Amino acid sequence: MSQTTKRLDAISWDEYFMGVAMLSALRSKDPNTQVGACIVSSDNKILSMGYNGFPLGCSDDEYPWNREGEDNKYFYSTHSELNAILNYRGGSLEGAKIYVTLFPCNECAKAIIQSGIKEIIYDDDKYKHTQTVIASKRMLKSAGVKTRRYRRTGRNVEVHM
Ligand SMILES: Nc1nc(=O)n([C@H]2C[C@H](O)[C@@H](COP(=O)(O)O)O2)cc1CO
Ligand SMILES: [Zn+2]
Repeated sequence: MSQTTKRLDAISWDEYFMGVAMLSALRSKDPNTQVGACIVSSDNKILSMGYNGFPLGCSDDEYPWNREGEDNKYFYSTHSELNAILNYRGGSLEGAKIYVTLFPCNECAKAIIQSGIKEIIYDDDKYKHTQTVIASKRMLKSAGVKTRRYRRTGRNVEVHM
């Protein structure tokens, strides 16, 4: 007989959106750090996604992925948060939230603030001691953008592809 009451173990909104950000990060070709972002409206609709990579037309096979040296990836890679903002073609992001697997840098913080995003939900904060993240947090605080760390639930989600 089929069950007549609702499932109780559906994933939560936070698990859903951070899950989408984590899945997006899997698209990144960066050998060292893969970051994913998912922008969500105030009524929980996904508006955009992004991951870190080189701009359109700049081949992953031709541009450098090394971190050091005169020519390196930092000149070319677009951060996941900026990609998610730029990927959105629907109009305003005023009042939206962004789920991101790594705390945004100062440059992305500027774009987040100026686009009208009002809340950041982040997972990792491995660069918290760097000046870019310290500057980022300073601006976000001044601009009234809320930040909260994603609380990991320990749930394992398996997807067979
Ligand atoms: N919030 C972020 N979003 C991002 O998309 N990134 C990207 C830029 C690089 O491609 C990579 C960082 O490389 P690494 O310095 O850990 O080898 O992650 C980095 C940060 C850190 O602030
Ligand atoms: Zn950034």
